[in-house]
This record gives sequence, C-alpha cells and structure tokens, in this order.
Amino acid sequence: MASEIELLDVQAGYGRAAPVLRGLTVEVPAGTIVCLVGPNGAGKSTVLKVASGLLAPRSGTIRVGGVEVTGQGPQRMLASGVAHVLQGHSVFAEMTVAENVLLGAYTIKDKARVAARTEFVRDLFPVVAERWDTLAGLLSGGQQKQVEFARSLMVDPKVVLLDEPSMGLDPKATSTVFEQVVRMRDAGTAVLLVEQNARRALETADIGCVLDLGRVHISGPAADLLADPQLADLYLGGRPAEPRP
Ligand SMILES: Nc1ncnc2c1ncn2[C@@H]1O[C@H](COP(=O)(O)OP(=O)(O)OP(=O)(O)O)[C@@H](O)[C@H]1O
Repeated sequence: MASEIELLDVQAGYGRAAPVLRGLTVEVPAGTIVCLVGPNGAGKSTVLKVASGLLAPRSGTIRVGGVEVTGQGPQRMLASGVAHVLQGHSVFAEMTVAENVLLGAYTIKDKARVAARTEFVRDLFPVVAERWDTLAGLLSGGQQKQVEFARSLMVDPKVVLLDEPSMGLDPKATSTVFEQVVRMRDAGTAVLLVEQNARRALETADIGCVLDLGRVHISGPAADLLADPQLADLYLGGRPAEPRP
C-alpha cells in the first residue's frame, strides 16, 4: 500500500540540546489512521512538527506521496499535502465558523475549488454546517475542534496531523471527535494522530506506534497493541484490554 507520508530514520531536536528524535521511522499508508502513543516527553508532538515542516530534521528523509520533501518549511509542506491541527484550541473566537473554515483555503485561488471544498467539509462535519454563521467562540470545545478539522481539510490534504485532539474535552465530546477522525479517514484523508488518551486513540486507529526514547519501539495493528498485556501495563494504565465493540 502506498504511504501518504514517510519519516525515515529521522533525527531532530531543539537548538543545541540533545536530539529528541533519534532515528525515528514512521509511515502513514493511504486510508489509515496511525496513532503515536508513548510517555510524556517521548517526542510525539515533535514528530508532528517535523512532519509539518515546523521543525527541520537534523538528518533523515521525509517523503509525501512518494516525493522527497525533506527540509521544506510549513507552507511548502502544506502545499505538498500535509495539514497540521495543533494541540489546544486554535479557532478565532471573534470570527464566525465560516470565516474560520475559509481561512484554511487562503492559499487556493480557484473560487470553484473553494466552493467545492466548502460543501465537502460542511457535509462531513454537520455541526460546522449547522453553526456556519455563529461566532466560533460560542461553540463547545468539541465543536471547535471540528471547526479546526474542517479548516485543515480545505486544502484537500493527503494526510492530516492531529495533536491531542481530545485535550480538555469531556468523554462525550471526545467520542464525537474520534468519530469525526474516522469520518475524515473514510472520506479519503490519512491521519497521523498523537494522543495522551492512548487506549481511546488505539481503539480508533488502524496502526499503533509506541514511541520511546525518540524511536518507534513497537508498531503494528492497533488492535494487537491493545490486546498485548505487557504494553497495557507499560503504556495504557495497566488495565486489561477491553474488546472492541
Ligand atoms: N520548543 C521547544 N524547545 C525546546 N525543547 C522542546 C520544545 N518542545 C519540546 N521540547 C522538548 O522535547 C522533548 C519532547 O517533547 P514533545 O512535546 O515532543 O513530547 P510529547 O511526547 O509530545 O510529550 P507530551 O505527551 O507531554 O505532550 C521534551 O523533552 C521537551 O521538553
């Protein structure tokens, strides 16, 4: 299966400090959700920063859709097909949902294409369509996250990078947000997901990667990782795996 994004043997870090990523390899095949889990400070967000061009790797190779893009900055990575939904909330509260979503299309000059993408995201995220003219700041945290998802899909990316989408959300809103992540995948966008809520994320993902000491320690079908008692002990709070619904 072709990969939408590949990070191969990547070393990366901040300033003169020791590298955070030390020979990390991860790939996101088309049509899949890949989830990175691992302890605090393992480098999960750093992987996404390298993937979106916010942080240049010190060495290694990055490919998007099979084309090498190593060292490109965020704008060129976006143009190559990589969209990044950052941790926390990034909607503009004083702007409407429509204005927030359309910001995602600021690089697209073709009006017909913008109209087609607008229809696509309004269809995919019903709450976005329902609250289109509402000030984004009046929406709940989970609804705001869906506005961010919609904004990221305006450029029709090959892969979307999601950094802790459930952060600060209650369990019901978290479930809705994860359902929307699955809808994004089913609508054709591959997803690289980073989550503190490792068990919930692995229940949603197709492939799981456990990050430790700056490398992918273990990877495989997410269901297998969930069923592994040793992994559950180390990374999933020690509870036995619950069967998938
Ligand atoms: N902007 C930065 N400048 C310097 N060091 C940083 C910066 N961002 C992250 N780091 C360091 O890089 C390491 C990995 O951080 P990162 O945020 O990637 O981990 P994480 O696995 O996403 O952690 P968490 O689960 O706590 O969000 C940490 O030691 C952190 O202190």
